[in-house]
Amino acid sequence: RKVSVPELGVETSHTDELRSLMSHINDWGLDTFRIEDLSCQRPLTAITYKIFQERFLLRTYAIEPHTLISYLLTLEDHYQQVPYHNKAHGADVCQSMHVLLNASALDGVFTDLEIMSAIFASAVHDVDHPGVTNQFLINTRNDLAIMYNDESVLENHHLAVAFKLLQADERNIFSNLTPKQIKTLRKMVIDMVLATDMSKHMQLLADLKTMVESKKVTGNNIIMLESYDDRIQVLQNMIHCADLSNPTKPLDIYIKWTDRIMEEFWRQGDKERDLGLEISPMCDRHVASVEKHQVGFIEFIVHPLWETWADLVYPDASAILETLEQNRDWYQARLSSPSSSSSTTTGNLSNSPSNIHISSAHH
Ligand SMILES: COc1ccc(C2=NN(C(C)C)C(=O)[C@@H]3CC=CC[C@H]23)cc1C#CC(=O)NCc1ccccc1
Ligand SMILES: [Mg+2]
Ligand SMILES: [Zn+2]
Repeated sequence: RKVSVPELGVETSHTDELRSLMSHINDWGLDTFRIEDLSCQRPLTAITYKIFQERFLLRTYAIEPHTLISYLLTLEDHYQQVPYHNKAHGADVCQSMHVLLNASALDGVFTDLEIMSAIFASAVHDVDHPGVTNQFLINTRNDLAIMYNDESVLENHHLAVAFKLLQADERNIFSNLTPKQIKTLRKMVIDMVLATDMSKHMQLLADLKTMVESKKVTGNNIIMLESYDDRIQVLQNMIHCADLSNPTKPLDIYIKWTDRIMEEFWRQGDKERDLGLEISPMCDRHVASVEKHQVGFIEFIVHPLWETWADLVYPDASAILETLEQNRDWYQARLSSPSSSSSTTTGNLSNSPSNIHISSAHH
């Protein structure tokens, strides 16, 4: 039974504009916010559908277009309306992962199944995120923390929701995979999404550094990955890089992501204040320490990871690392220049970060 689907996977009156934006699906810095608007609030469906087509995954795995659309629309509807960890973030990490997979140092390294697993894992990696941290769920004895015994609570939940949605026949995009392929895909998706738990960051980075030191490449500088452990380690670091890619994007896009995560952190802080709990770091909206934290986030977490990734795939991620360092310098400059100190110390400025950024726009 032929079921027709819209050309771009979503119903929109901005078809021409959306089509032309989608032609940049392979570019770093694609404006996910514009795609959110042009796709009529369906960025995750539009972006993931385009990537599956771009990589011929529907043909390779005999996936019906309407089944893929049905899964993606339902997945997208299960992302919560929270400031940061919403469907736009899922779409952004998915598209970032797609670009990272195109590194020439990884040319021909991963199989179609591994690539589909990576794209799928990225699209689902934060589904049904409640906009609070694992620690908050543990501290408030949330049902999710009880369910997952305080271990990677959110990440386990994202995985369970993603796979549950596959159980309906009209959404089962993997119905034509062999049992062995499904087993392999499921294991890789679980390993990748669990790796997005920030509590695994230091171990992931340490292992990546070890791999870079002992990097083996072919004649034309293609990385050689023999074991499953090596292959999944690279994919885990890749989804982790995609999840921490906001500071490596064009500054105007990066600032929008920062505004969103801050609002999400501050709403958690509001809940902690109301519950009489200690307010978590970065979560107190009455403490305007944006720049200091943002530089700390880049200095101690994002830059060390991206510097190591850029080593692994040298020279493919050099331009990305360059943008990250420019953005870090921009934030650093705001820390020292007199105008920013006035905006962060005077209480009268409302703490919304956009005000702070506007003041910098005068420079
Ligand atoms: C785009 O900015 C970000 C984007 C994401 C995150 C994440 N943080 N964490 C951990 C490190 C706390 C997560 O576990 C999240 C879940 C998984 C991956 C990373 C996520 C932090 C920032 C930031 C900042 C940052 O310091 N702004 C300055 C700031 C100042 C005051 C108030 C809030 C923020
Ligand atoms: Mg997450
Ligand atoms: Zn995420």
